[in-house]
Amino acid sequence: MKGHVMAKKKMLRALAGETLAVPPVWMMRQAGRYLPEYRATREQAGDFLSLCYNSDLATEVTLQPIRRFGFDAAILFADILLIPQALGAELWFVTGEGPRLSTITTARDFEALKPAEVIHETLAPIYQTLRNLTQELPAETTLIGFAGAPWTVATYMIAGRGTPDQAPAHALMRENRALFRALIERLTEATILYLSAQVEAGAEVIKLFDSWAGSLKGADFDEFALEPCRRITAALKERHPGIAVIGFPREAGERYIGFGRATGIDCVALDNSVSPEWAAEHVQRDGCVQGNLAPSHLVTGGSALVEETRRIRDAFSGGPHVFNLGHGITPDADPANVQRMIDTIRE
Ligand SMILES: Cc1c2[nH]c(c1CCC(=O)O)Cc1[nH]c(c(CCC(=O)O)c1C)Cc1[nH]c(c(CCC(=O)O)c1C)Cc1[nH]c(c(C)c1CCC(=O)O)C2
Repeated sequence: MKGHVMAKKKMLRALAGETLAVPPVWMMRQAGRYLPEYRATREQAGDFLSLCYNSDLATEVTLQPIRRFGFDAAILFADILLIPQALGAELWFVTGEGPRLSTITTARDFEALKPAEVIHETLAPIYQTLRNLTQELPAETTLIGFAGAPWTVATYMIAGRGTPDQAPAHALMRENRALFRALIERLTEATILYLSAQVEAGAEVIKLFDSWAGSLKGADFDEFALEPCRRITAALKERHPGIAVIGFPREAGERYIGFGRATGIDCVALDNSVSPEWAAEHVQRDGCVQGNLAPSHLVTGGSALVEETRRIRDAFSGGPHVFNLGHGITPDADPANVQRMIDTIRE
């Protein structure tokens, strides 16, 4: 496009606050097991972590859903648990069950962690994946980098695995608040360094996944979900003026209200437990929102998929909106339903 003024990408326009006739669309976990081409590349890589650290194959799986569906944004293929690994925690994935980590429950466990500054040694291949993608993505596709928010990552580090109610993390927060705070602080520092390096490698938007924010209430939500998001956003914007940040305090419920203003993020991502009409009135009034189709519609399809897609598109049509799911697409989703969702958004 040399010699021409390139029109700003659709995703970046929405994040800058523009109301578009057709919203940009992408999906959480869009590179994943519901796609046969992902399963083939994953097989080639061996296991999931090997795929994350193989820049060529991670680039390939990031591109697969873009080729197939023409999404407006590509999200880096990696995982939120690479940060604990880069800090020295052991990490492995048990097939059919999910992640396992060495646990952090005592001051000794915490002191064995590495300082935030050394994470780049482990995470260099992730930055290479982003550099590859800047060369290979279509000109109109926005490149998203990401990290887990400190609270969500801490819940896995403390329990050593995913937990339905994050009880071990809540217990440590009550029983040894100083240790818990130190862990959140280390993760906040590491996340700033990690995301900053992602922007330098070519990420145009950053998303912070706080998947378990909904289990924090009252002052704990302020201290451990809102404040880390605010600090990370401020640090990124200071280092990289103009970088857009999407926050996802999943299942925050009424705490979605004002979250964008309080943290300085550019877009609040919504899960599907809130209605789009409610969110349009209470959250989108402050700026861009992303969401929030229930992933189950991509399994069941039919007229309900089309009706819900239209409902969400129409509810958010009065302001800036990025169409997405309320959570990651599941392995049993039908790719034909993804195409139907996109056709409905763009009809
Ligand atoms: C909690 C969490 C994790 N990872 C992530 C979160 C936060 C968002 C959420 O709540 O889903 C985020 C994540 N995980 C992955 C991405 C890549 C980008 C994307 O496509 O959105 C992102 C942004 C790839 C992945 N991360 C994982 C897969 C499946 C790996 C495989 O191929 O077997 C993918 C594509 C594995 C993973 N990684 C994690 C779990 C719990 C699991 C196992 C669950 C499962 O098997 O689906 C930790």
